[in-house]
Amino acid sequence: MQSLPQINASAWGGLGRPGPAAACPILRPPSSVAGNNSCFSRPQPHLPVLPEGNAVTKSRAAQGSMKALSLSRRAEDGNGVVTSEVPKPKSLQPRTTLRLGLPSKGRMAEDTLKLFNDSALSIKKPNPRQYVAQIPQIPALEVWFQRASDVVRKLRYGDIDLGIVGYDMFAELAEEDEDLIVVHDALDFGQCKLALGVPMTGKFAGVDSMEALCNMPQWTPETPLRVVTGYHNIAKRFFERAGLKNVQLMSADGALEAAPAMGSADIILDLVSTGVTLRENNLKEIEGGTIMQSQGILVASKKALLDRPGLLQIVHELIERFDAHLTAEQYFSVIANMKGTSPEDVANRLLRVPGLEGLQGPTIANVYNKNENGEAVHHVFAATICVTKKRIYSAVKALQKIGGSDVLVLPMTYIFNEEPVRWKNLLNALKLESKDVH
Ligand SMILES: Nc1ncnc2c1ncn2[C@@H]1O[C@H](COP(=O)(O)OP(=O)(O)OP(=O)(O)O)[C@@H](O)[C@H]1O
Ligand SMILES: O=P(O)(O)OC[C@H]1O[C@H](OP(=O)(O)OP(=O)(O)O)[C@H](O)[C@@H]1O
Repeated sequence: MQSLPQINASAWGGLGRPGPAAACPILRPPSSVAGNNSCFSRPQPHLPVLPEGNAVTKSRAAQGSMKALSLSRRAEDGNGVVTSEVPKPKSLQPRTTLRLGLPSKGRMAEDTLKLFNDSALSIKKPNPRQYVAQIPQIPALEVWFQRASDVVRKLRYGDIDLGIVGYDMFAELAEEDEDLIVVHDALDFGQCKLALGVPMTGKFAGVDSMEALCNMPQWTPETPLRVVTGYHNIAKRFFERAGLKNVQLMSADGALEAAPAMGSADIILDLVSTGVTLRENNLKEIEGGTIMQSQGILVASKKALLDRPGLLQIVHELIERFDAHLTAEQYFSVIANMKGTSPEDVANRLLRVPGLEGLQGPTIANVYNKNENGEAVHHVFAATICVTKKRIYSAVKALQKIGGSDVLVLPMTYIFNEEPVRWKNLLNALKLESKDVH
């Protein structure tokens, strides 16, 4: 997954109403900054830190906003506008519980629960209105249900130690937070991409690429390209990299696809999955207009992994269980009876056909039937192989061609490998060795 370069927030003019991930404080008047809690929950890691005790800090303190101010660092963007940022705690919160944040609603919530269920982990929620749950198989871990964007925020603030979110959300809200690490980058749900949606008609009729969009003469400081999106941080980095300066980012809480037709924006930047919503609203994708692919990921706080006893072992178990399930999902187990002079003879026939070699070669077993005296005698061989689901039909045909009969195709539940690559990568990133994890 790509990591996009940073952009100086001051290069951006005229931001609209902030969305879930908007750079909310940038163009707000100083008087609205310290008193607005929503701003405190939207860190701006790109902004420089001002020296303590600037005029705004003092005046807000005098108005009794001391508590909020003591939570904030002062920062100023290139326009001289003061903003605020919630500092990350320097040390871990003093708690003994280990916490995992999961999306509480929407498509991510359902898919996440399914993943746990498929990985033989049951999530027990005492009642639907409660936000905390338990996993009986991992009693040391508390589950906290949160909105997807809050999962990322709470990870950043140390309220939770692990979380499942879409990569898009992580990239928008936390990719530059060095404490956070993607532990599993492909949970195989929530697949979508973040892409520009450009009107099919009007002045955009012939615009089919980013290059063409950037070269349109219309975009000036007075008439910037108006982009409605909930992904302001990603959008800023993207347009900066594309070299398009005259852009105005705007926000909406939903139905972004309607904005160009309503005239409130020129184009949109939003998630696309099937592409139906874009099409139904007369919008198109353009070449170079896809910013990233996304799917569900498991994220962790490095600090928590290193310092909270038992957390790394839990992450190890989660990676193993998820990977065992996700790998098995891609395969069928196939068993076929085969005539032959020996196990090697049958194995040779299978190994010669691409797609019939199984994971590490076929297993060949004896199949017995009864003779006239009722005694078991060797009859044929049974070959067992794993076949990718995508190629199941061609594999069965190939098996039959080399003498396979009575072909059984069975679902696989788990494939546990020795040590998942993702676990090894995590240990490397944390500069740990397996022996360090008890
Ligand atoms: N059309 C889609 N197809 C597949 N995945 C999607 C799609 N739309 C969103 N997602 C994934 O689901 C995540 C959550 O999206 P969803 O729309 O359920 O929540 P949200 O509206 O952003 O959250 P909330 O309403 O809690 O603020 C997104 O961050 C993305 O990773
Ligand atoms: O390419 P498609 O398959 O049509 O999916 C894309 C749509 O899905 C998401 O919206 P969602 O359905 O989650 O509704 P929302 O606008 O309330 O977020 C996204 O914001 C797009 O509008």
